[in-house]
Amino acid sequence: MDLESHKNTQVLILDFGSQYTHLITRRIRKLSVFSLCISGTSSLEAIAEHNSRVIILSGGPHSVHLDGAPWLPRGFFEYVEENGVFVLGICYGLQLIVEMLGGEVKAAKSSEYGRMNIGTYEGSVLFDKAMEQQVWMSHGDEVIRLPEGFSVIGRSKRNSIDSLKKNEMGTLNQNGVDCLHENTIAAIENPSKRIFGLQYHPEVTHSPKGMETLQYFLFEVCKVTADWELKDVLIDEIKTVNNEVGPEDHVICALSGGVDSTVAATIVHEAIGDRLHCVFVDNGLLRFQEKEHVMSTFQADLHLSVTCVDATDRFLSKLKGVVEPEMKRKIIGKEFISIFDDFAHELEQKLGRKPTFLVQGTLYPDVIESCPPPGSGRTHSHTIKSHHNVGGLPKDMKLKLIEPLKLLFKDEVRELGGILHVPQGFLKRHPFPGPGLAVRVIGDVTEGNVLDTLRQVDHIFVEAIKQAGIYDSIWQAFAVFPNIRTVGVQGDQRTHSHVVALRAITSEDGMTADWYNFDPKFLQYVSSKICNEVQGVNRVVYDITSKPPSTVEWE
Ligand SMILES: Nc1ncnc2c1ncn2[C@@H]1O[C@H](COP(=O)(O)OP(=O)(O)OP(=O)(O)O)[C@@H](O)[C@H]1O
Ligand SMILES: O=c1[nH]c(=O)c2[nH+]cn([C@@H]3O[C@H](COP(=O)(O)O)[C@@H](O)[C@H]3O)c2[nH]1
Ligand SMILES: NC(=O)CC[C@H](N)C(=O)O
Ligand SMILES: [Mg+2]
Repeated sequence: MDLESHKNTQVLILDFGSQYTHLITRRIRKLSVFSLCISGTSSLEAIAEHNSRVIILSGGPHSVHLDGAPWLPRGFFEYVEENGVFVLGICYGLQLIVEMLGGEVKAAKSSEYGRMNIGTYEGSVLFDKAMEQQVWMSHGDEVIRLPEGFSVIGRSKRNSIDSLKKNEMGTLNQNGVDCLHENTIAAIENPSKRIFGLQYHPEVTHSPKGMETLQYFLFEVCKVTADWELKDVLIDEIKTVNNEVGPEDHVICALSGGVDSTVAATIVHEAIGDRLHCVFVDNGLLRFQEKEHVMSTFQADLHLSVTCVDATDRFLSKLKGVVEPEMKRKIIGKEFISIFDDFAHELEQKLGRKPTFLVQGTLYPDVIESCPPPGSGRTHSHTIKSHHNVGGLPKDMKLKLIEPLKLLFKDEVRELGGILHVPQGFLKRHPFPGPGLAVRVIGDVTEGNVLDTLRQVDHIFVEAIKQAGIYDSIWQAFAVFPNIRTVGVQGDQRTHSHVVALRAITSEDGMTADWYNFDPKFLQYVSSKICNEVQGVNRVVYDITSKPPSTVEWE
């Protein structure tokens, strides 16, 4: 499906740069309601084009009362009123509603970050009953005066929840004055205008009742219908590819052996059959025996035509002496495209017609975390790193992109692969980044035999995980070469050798992650196997950082 021009976006999310915006989209799609996210400062026409029943305003890093804060387009509130659209502001979104409609927001005396308790009021439309619940907060500003027509329907509990007595709430509801100032406004509503606001983040799992609230809001308050299924993507996407690609056109697919490109290739193959030509690139940055393994499983399990291009020298010569992570990523992205152009040229000699399209297995998180392309809706957040297939692409690229999974998350892609009968061996594979070991060796990847050392360590670690039967409970596991020497003692001799790091994470979509809690005996076994078998390594460390604050890959 061309998700971006999908006209049945029941829930449109306007993004103001929160790190959690993608989660709102995911949560709502999980409820079988199609949702899409566009920039918070989109024009009114761009917003209206989606004809959505509900618009959610995300959180964001800005302060609504300071200059330069992103604002909704002029006429937004008139548009929603005239069209009967429901609006829910989350955090910055709530503050924006208040500020734009004549209320007041200011920097709070004390911020609320992390777990908080709130009390919700009886008789509100958004919360059907009064209760105390735990929520996740992340704000430094607070609402001190409500716009006309709004009432407070929940407050955070800084002191004792007993101070939130029902009769005191009643007074607040009517005049909107903050007489219980130690208890920040946590939720507001103006049901006759269909506008609601939550100061906390219902989309994160640390707000245990958040999903329930979103569900109640969508189905009971907004009367949205659950009419979206993942398999719709498949049908629409096949249609889109058929419309875009002419009946004589040939298409190249960059196939890595990973989940995303395998599913993307399978979708395009359904649409255009043998006019799809897959290319697998050995960039010299692959894992132990990866080329052999991937090529043999392609042949055995997938009925696709795949050509393997050995481009080790091309990549490694360009990476010589390069240590800056973003530079590595850009060089690799550019080289991939140059190889695809060459492959298109070779096919032209063979077929008498040049392929004009390139299929990539790009996912929504790749887009979110790379340079935000226009229209992606990520105009207010920071670039974390350039994924080789998005931010790392050269500007003068000749091939046109087909990215059927561009707005999907990994678990959605795995589910889609299941519908397409892609073998489980492909679907369960841990993700492996296109820039490969280059983002796992800190510093110059061409120095000495760092790549080989890393391959051996990684192989020992991942094989041990498979043998222990825990591969499927881990989202991704790999080794890193930090390029640091430490002193050791091996066979009574002093050594000054390398330290290697192991990383294993659990995650839903790679956007946030936690480190995997191995049995210490497992770590002990892997550590001694690595030091005994891999020359030049005398120390093994385990990375115990979540994302955030770290990212999954070290570069
Ligand atoms: N070695 C490779 N040869 C050809 N294309 C590649 C290679 N590595 C990556 N790509 C392209 O870059 C895209 C993004 O890579 P990415 O690693 O995110 O996805 P994937 O490899 O398909 O799946 P996974 O995330 O499970 O590894 C791939 O979908 C594929 O189109
Ligand atoms: O194809 C890719 N090209 C890239 O440039 C790239 N960078 C990171 N990753 C993978 O994305 C997920 C999140 O990783 P980070 O937290 O390091 O951004 C993890 O699964 C990473 O392995 C990439 N995949
Ligand atoms: N998470 C948010 O949306 C924060 C909103 C605003 N920046 C604040 O600190 O209050
Ligand atoms: Mg990959």
